[in-house]
Amino acid sequence: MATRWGFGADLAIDLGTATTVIYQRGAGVMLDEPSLIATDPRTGALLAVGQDGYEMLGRAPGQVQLVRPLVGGVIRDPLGTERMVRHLVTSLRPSRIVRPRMAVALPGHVSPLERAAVEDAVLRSGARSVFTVDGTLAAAIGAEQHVSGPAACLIADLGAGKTDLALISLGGAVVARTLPVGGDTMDSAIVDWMTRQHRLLLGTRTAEDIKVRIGSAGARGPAGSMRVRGRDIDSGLPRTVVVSPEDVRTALGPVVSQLRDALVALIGQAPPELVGDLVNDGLTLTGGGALLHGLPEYLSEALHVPVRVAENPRWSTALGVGRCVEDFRGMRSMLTESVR
Ligand SMILES: Nc1ncnc2c1ncn2[C@@H]1O[C@H](COP(=O)(O)OP(=O)(O)OP(=O)(O)O)[C@@H](O)[C@H]1O
Repeated sequence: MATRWGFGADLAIDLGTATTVIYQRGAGVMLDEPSLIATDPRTGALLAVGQDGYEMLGRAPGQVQLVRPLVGGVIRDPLGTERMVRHLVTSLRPSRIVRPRMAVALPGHVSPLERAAVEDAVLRSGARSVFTVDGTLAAAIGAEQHVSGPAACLIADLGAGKTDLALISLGGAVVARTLPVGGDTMDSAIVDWMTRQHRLLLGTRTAEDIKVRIGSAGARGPAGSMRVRGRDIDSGLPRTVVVSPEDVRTALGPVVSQLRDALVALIGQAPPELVGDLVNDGLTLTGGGALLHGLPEYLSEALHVPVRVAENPRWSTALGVGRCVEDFRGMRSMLTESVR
């Protein structure tokens, strides 16, 4: 995926809890890797980053420490984040002479300390200068929404560690909320449900696989059951269970309801003029969680507005930040430059 670098090879980064996506100015999305690093706990040496680390998940021996440096969309391991970003950026083979400007999406709720941690990690990974963009605004731009006009744009960005909701008008969020609920919560709900119903312990990778293949919100889900292997809680031995889409829908029900209730509450806080716009313009879903089967139909029925999924929901934020790096001058009202 690497291309030749040179002047203008600026980067847009969506640093996510589960996935890091990097967009290169003039070239588009160049990298999409799990946000994961594997290190040797005895020496601290970096063993693997991204997909190579993901392959080790749940299978790594004691001498390999697997870390997701971000939790809930914010940095929990600053050094790990810096090493991960540096490795991923370097894998694009940037010029050693001209360091790129980098723009990175930030969740709306970050504290000054969390913001500084992101800016530091990106600066140390080789940036000449760092800009930040509000993540929900970026997701809306990447989903081809008109965020600068007076009409309301309601966005739900469903990530792995959190869900950002915002009602945007005139280039800013009029009301916004971050839920500490995302794809990871869905995976945990499946693990918990399997433990309770079948006394079978699953790894989170298997739970995610179940969610992606037969998970759904509401009645419109995929057909067909799935054979799932895990560890019997009583015997400690391997066991296989057949799981139906209805089972998974039941497991995911409370998480999906939480999302619906938060959207109802957010719309309830919005000015009536903007709420009126939603009858036509509706809700746009971005982030990997937007791909859950039946979610648009379920939310449309619950909220009485049309719901659409962005064309490429997993890349919406990176594409939105990418739009900013393509036109730093024209998009300057969306960008905040880090001053060090
Ligand atoms: N087809 C699918 N159905 C349901 N969930 C999916 C599907 N594909 C991906 N996901 C989920 O989307 C989540 C990852 O989405 P995304 O890459 O947008 O998150 P992130 O940006 O890393 O997280 P955050 O925004 O919380 O920092 C994971 O939980 C993944 O399981």
